[in-house]
Amino acid sequence: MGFTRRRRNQEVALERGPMSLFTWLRDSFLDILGQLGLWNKHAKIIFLGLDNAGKTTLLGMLKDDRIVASRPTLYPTMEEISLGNVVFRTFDLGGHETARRIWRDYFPELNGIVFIVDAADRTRFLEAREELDHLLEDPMLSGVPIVILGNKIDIPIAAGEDEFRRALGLPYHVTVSQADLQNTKFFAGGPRPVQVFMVSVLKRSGYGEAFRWLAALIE
Ligand SMILES: Nc1nc2c(ncn2[C@@H]2O[C@H](COP(=O)(O)OP(=O)(O)OP(=O)(O)O)[C@@H](O)[C@H]2O)c(=O)[nH]1
Ligand SMILES: [Mg+2]
Repeated sequence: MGFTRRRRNQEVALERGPMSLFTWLRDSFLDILGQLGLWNKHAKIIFLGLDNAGKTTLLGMLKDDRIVASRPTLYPTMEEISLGNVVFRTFDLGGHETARRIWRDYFPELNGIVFIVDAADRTRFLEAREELDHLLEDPMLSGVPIVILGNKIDIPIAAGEDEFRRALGLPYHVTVSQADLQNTKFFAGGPRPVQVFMVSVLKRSGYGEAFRWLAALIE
């Protein structure tokens, strides 16, 4: 079901009263989880990234189909929503040592990391890469799938995928495609579950595919 239709159904539900509103809420989150491939999953997923990458905006898109008028999230930086049995939490990286300690406490039960980068801000690619490298090197995270979103591709000057991958140190051969996931050999000690997706959260494009990739790795 499209976002517009969902909005119309929300209006109808509001007119019809509490029971109908309840039904709409239930159907609505099942609908969003369905689009993300997560409707039947139990999962904890965290969104990490530098400030201004688009974490809060993405969380808002999952919560509702509106664009949250977001302002920088204030320290300590953590936001959370639950849809069905899936919990999404955001944490900011970069310069927030305490925030890093907080989200590390969350590691043991983690099913996936969504690492968001502003693909239009080349001045911060190096900083983003350093944060990503910390994640990739962390022994506690060795089995946790990592989705890297190159966000804001609606901005004309944004990096294309080849440039983005080079800047982040993620050539094609180190990442795992949806097709690779279908290959059973992958599960027998194959490459690390990391993949890059170029997206525009603002235009609602690209991240559905990214979540479906992640969902394929969650029991
Ligand atoms: N053009 C464009 N702007 C975006 C996109 N996604 C987010 N933004 C904008 O980028 C800015 C930062 O987005 P946030 O969602 O607040 O970023 P954040 O990662 O939560 O940042 P902090 O809370 O500061 O750590 C906002 O002005 C968003 O509207 C996108 O896909 N395209
Ligand atoms: Mg934020």
